[in-house]
Amino acid sequence: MSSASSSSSWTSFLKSIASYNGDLSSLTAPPFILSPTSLVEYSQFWGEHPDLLIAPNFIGDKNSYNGPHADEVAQDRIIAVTKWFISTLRSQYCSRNESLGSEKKPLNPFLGELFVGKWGDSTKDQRLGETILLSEQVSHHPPVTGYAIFNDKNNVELQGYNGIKASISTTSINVKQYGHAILKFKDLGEDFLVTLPPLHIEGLIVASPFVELEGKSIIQSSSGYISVIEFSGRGYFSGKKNSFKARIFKNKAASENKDNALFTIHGQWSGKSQIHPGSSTSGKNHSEFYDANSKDPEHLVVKPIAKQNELESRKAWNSVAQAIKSGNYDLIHKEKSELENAQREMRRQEQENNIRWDTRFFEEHDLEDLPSDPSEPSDPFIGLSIMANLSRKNAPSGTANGDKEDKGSSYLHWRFNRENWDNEKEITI
Ligand SMILES: CCC(=O)OC[C@H](C)CC[C@H]1O[C@H]2C[C@H]3[C@@H]4CC=C5C[C@@H](O)CC[C@]5(C)[C@H]4CC[C@]3(C)[C@H]2[C@@H]1C
Repeated sequence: MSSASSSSSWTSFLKSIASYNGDLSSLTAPPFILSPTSLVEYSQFWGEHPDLLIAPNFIGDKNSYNGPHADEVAQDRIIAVTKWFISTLRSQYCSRNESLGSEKKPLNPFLGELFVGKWGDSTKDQRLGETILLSEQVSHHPPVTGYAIFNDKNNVELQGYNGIKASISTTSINVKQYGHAILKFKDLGEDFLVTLPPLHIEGLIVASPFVELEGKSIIQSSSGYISVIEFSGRGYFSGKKNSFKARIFKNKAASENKDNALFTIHGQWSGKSQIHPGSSTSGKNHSEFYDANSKDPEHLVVKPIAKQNELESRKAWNSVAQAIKSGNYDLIHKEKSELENAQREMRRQEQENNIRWDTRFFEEHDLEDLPSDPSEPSDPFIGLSIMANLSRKNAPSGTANGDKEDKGSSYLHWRFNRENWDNEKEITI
């Protein structure tokens, strides 16, 4: 396809987004902007540095908070979790630009679509063991992906879900993320709530879109410590793209005043960052925090398509992905329509027989009510959102209690049911 015709189809695409109706999948993006990868695969970006995901587990032990170094251990752990979180962002938000030349539009997962794999025993660090990913499209309208990443050797589990709501201004697509992640270190008895930042897509006018993060993410530990990460693009803190400033506080109340920061971390989440003690980012007393380009992400090991179940993403989308890679526009349309019509027919039959698709590894929990008996085990999200003064409604991720976005009636959140995986008979890693 010559650049002229692709730019003309891009121009007509830009005109089409002017009449945007709120559902990204309704936009017929020109084929050259289509990705051969389904959105259900994006959960893997949480786990491409398994060493950093598991690292907090090696800081102190389950009795550390009864000992003399409690504060130091709590700080070291939330700094390590902040480093893991920052390390996920390059894969989450830049990997298409790096491999495909620009951000692309992912394939829109069908209900029940699965993506599973593992990060193997790493030779570098025997303590790590194997980490497994289960990702499932738990809703098609609106698109919601549930995911669980767990390492049984170290009793570490990350689970969460992600949905988006997009709006379009004249030159950019603005995206609010819904959902959150809960990171559990079961041997330490410490949990972390991670909220997801809003983002917008820049570069649309020049047909070279890329993601820029904005707003903030919050990491709230059950120890009380909190990490508040503020994002900005060019023209803010340092005028560089992909900038962030993270501040570590003893608790939510202390975080109301930036001068209370115990540590301040700043730089680019897609590049280098530094850590300073206290609240200032000037002065000599700093050290390197993380360099996103210092080591390659560890890619998930996914079994060959021939061994995959028909619900698994790369098998289900294979003919569409091949058509996209070949740039054969008619074939893309034919193959996509075939898959989407088959899905529509399945939904119609379910409707006719009044049956509802059963999600496989995830289920919706209503988290409106506090547990009647405080001693009974409850979802960590309840305690952690209270600590961080965050809404428990299904509002944009990280919405504060009483915020203008803190409305709506649903307190439903997707949760991983580990038993369903333990009893799984067909899907293998
Ligand atoms: C449909 C309009 C269109 O094709 O515009 C062309 C452009 C490619 C922009 C729209 C698409 O941009 C993609 C970027 C995607 C997000 C990237 C990373 C993440 C993090 C992950 O953990 C959860 C999913 C999320 C938020 C992706 C959501 C979908 C995004 C915004 C794609 C847009 C359709």
